Amino acid sequence: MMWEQTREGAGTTMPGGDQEPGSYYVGVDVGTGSVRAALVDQRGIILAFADQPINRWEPQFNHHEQSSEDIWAACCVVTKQVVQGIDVNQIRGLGFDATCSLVVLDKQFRPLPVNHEGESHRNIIMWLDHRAVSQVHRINETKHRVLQCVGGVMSVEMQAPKLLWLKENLRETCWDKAGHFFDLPDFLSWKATGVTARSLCSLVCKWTYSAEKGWDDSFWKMVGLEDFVADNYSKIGNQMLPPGASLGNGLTPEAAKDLGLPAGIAVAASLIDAHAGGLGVIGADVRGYGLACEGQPVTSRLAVICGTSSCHMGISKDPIFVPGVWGPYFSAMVPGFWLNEGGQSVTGKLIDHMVQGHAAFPELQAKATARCQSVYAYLNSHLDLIKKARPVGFLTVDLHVWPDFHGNRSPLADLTLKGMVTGLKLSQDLDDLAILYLATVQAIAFGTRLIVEAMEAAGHSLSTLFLCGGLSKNPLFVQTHADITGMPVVLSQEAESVLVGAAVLGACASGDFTSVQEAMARMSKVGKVVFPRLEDKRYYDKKYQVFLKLVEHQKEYAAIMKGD
Ligand SMILES: Nc1ncnc2c1ncn2[C@@H]1O[C@H](COP(=O)(O)OP(=O)(O)O)[C@@H](O)[C@H]1O
Ligand SMILES: O=C(CO)[C@H](O)[C@H](O)COP(=O)(O)O
Repeated sequence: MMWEQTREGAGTTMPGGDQEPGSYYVGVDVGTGSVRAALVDQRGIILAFADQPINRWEPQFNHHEQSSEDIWAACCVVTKQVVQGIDVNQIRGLGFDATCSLVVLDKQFRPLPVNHEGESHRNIIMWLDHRAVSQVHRINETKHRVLQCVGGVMSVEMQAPKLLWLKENLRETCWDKAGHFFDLPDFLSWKATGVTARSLCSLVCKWTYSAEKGWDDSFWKMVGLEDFVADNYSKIGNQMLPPGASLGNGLTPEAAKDLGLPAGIAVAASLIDAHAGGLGVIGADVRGYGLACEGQPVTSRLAVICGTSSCHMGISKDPIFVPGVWGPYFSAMVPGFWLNEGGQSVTGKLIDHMVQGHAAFPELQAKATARCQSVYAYLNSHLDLIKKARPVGFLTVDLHVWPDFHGNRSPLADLTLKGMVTGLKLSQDLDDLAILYLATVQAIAFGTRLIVEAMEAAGHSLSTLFLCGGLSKNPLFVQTHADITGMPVVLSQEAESVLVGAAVLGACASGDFTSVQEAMARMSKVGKVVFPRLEDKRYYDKKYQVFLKLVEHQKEYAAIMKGD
């Protein structure tokens, strides 16, 4: 855990200080790899931060599982850490966000196994799990109207195919015994309050619920999940609340003891992690930074949340249908606005995969450790050493990567796509590793450019990227996104701005702010702006042409192999 220094002119109480008491909020963010918590004040300043890794199991290729009990235990550890040393009565609200993973509990709220091994502690099918390929094909073949709101094609990462997989594969050990299917963010708010109401965010974005029309019975009947209709959706949610709404009577005494917080404090209806990141960044006051979006509506801002995956969150006043991009979802992130969510299923995970799988990785690790640096900081400085007189990006003139090692989420919405690398040589030294890493970072940024172009072609008008998540701490990743999209990138004052988004929820639930918009505007702040290097545009435009050719060729190869 780290405590931040008191900032000049802050004027409110710092933990353990003896100034005038302030109001604090606790945000808890459950990512793919770890659980984080922060103690946040009314200006959105993070006063304390803690994190803890979480267990993951991959019992078979494309099966990814977690444990809801493990995750709750980790939430308790990090929350207790961030509130140490303050008067907990100053904490006014608690907000959770989490990955959109599927939690399964029985009728007595005990974990049920989502695996053939019958391991009941592994009761979460993670968002990146691709076990339900056959189920999602059948769902997409129905061409049901609800698919219009997920870009025309449902993703294997959404909940309906996973539920169908459980029904078809684990009927006795899981499906028949199940009493509650939760999205992970809703599981956490239930655990904290005992309230089973779901957040509109999770149900609208991952479960086909419509904020305006409710559940569509015909969809569930058509795909073979009519069971939910018959029991009035009690297992998947028949009471919904907007994100940030206060749940029940707040924190239960039992959860309060677990978390080290006072019973009864306000707990907010949750958000999916990417959406919390969006709230944490897009409402910032941008005056004085020379940004085009200063004079434009908030709809010109695209929040990009870059962790294990990347999510591209764009809002609009009217619904916009973007082929291959999820949404439009009403009020699923910012109340009153429609949301489109583009995404790349693996980004941080892809960079880790490329770097860790290279023959020179042990050498890299040893050298980075000797310098007390992360491997990424070491690679970035190594690239600077070998670039000579040219810009770093030009090192990949003959090395190109297509990044869909886990299928394409947006805008091609094709889970069968695979990764590609062209330009390999026999050498396997640190220079090669660094250049492959660079080409991977560039490929991810080209993927963002493709998503931005699809959103703009459908009616969005975007001028500025707002990046957050673990990858936004990598200066090479940030500059490359600016250079390749041609847009400035805004980074928040708080590097952990997803947690500021979670705290915005807690602040709303406490009643200290009248709306999510007001809390966002007060609590999200610009830290740094990175402008594109326009002189490199021609080079990146050429590489983008190659990027587009890669996928075209991949489809041609697949067609050749399918032919007689
Ligand atoms: N300081 C850093 N520099 C470079 N990359 C980083 C840094 N911190 C985290 N990352 C990358 O970000 C990814 C994880 O981001 P994070 O937001 O923590 O993920 P998640 O929310 O999915 O758990 C990892 O792939 C990691 O390599
Ligand atoms: O689908 C998503 C959001 O809608 C995210 O990709 C998923 O929740 C995982 O997030 P992260 O990569 O930050 O762990």
